[in-house]
Amino acid sequence: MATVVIDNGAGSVRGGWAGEPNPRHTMPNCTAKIKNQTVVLAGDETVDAVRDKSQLVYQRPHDRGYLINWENELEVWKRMFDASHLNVQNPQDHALLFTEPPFAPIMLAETANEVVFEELGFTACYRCPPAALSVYLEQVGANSAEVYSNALPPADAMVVVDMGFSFTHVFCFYKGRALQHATVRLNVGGKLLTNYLKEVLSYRQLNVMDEFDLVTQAMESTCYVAQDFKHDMLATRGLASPAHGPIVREFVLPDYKNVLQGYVRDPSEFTPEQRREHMAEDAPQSLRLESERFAVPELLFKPSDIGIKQAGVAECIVQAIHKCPPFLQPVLPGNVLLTGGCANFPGLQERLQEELRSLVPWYATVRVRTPLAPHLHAWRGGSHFAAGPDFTAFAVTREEYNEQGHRFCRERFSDW
Ligand SMILES: Nc1ncnc2c1ncn2[C@@H]1O[C@H](COP(=O)(O)OP(=O)(O)OP(=O)(O)O)[C@@H](O)[C@H]1O
Repeated sequence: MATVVIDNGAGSVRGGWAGEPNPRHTMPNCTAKIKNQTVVLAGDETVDAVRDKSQLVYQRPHDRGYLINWENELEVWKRMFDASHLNVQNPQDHALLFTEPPFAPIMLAETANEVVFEELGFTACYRCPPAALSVYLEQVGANSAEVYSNALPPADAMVVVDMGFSFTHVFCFYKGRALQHATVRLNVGGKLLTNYLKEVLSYRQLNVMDEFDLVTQAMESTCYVAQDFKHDMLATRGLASPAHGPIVREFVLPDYKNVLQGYVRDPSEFTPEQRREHMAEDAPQSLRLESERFAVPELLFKPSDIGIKQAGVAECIVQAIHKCPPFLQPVLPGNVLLTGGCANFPGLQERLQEELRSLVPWYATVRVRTPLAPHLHAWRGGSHFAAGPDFTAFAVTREEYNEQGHRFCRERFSDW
């Protein structure tokens, strides 16, 4: 019986089969309606249906990180399970592993059980937060060159920082199990960062408030984490020499006639001819990104910059470590793993390493690591987990659910 593995993120869904190295399909976890039309598009249909994304009105199944709209989610899953994707014709013939945010309210968890066992009818199911699957991947020795550029032997104590779409969570694990009371949540994720960039750009340059996808693309392709925020700020004003070449970047906006996709260019590398084209009246519109490039990801370190009364990610890691038993506290900073899409920001790992170093005792080793594809780490862990005997031991079967109900599921699924 093949097991379907779904990393059901608030931003995107990754789906595939247990035992495979990578998810087969990744699609936005949303539905959308084209303005003034009634057709509902789901998942990857929203990517290709119209060129101009500002014509779409999106609806997401997740709100503040939690899955609250199953009707909407099923539209996306239906797409993922259809013949052109995973081709899950009859869920009764399969087991399901999927991810959910940690500490979901009981009502939401019970709805998820009903949908999976009663509505879809999967034979067995297990669900847990993505970080637990990332740790599984570490424990089974996924330190292969495919996953890391700097492989290390698996360690017993580990901190996982999952930087996703809705939030950043810090988890502490010991021997593969989460110390759940030591979980810390930071209300900053990719969605907030994109929204912040959207506001800054709309205030300073061009109204892009309806262009979430374009601004996300601009953020992913230009933003980085500054190693020294003040220095980079001075460099944008020409008062210091930039550490890594010119800071200014231009994100050329699509006009859907000549330019179909937004792209980045470095104005300092313009040839005279390109400069002339750039000044021409009919040149495509572009967004100029300077301090925004590093001020946006800086919110992960200083959420108070926009009034979020929370500590930055480095302090959150220290807070989580302080909630662990004393014998683990000196070793946890030596094994910090960054996962989730926002862990792709260049410079993040180095900056976090520096900040953590200054926050933990001198005798503690500090080592922060990022897999080569941090956004795929959880799915890959899930694929390993679902293909092995551990899945059978942890999963709840449909019979067990029918006989013992939600309480049984709660006991099993809270053990990660
Ligand atoms: N190369 C990149 N640089 C910076 N940010 C990125 C990059 N790639 C993806 N992201 C951001 O990561 C976020 C999505 O991360 P991820 O896919 O881990 O979240 P998710 O699984 O959909 O949601 P969650 O884990 O919160 O439920 C998005 O906001 C996206 O903009």
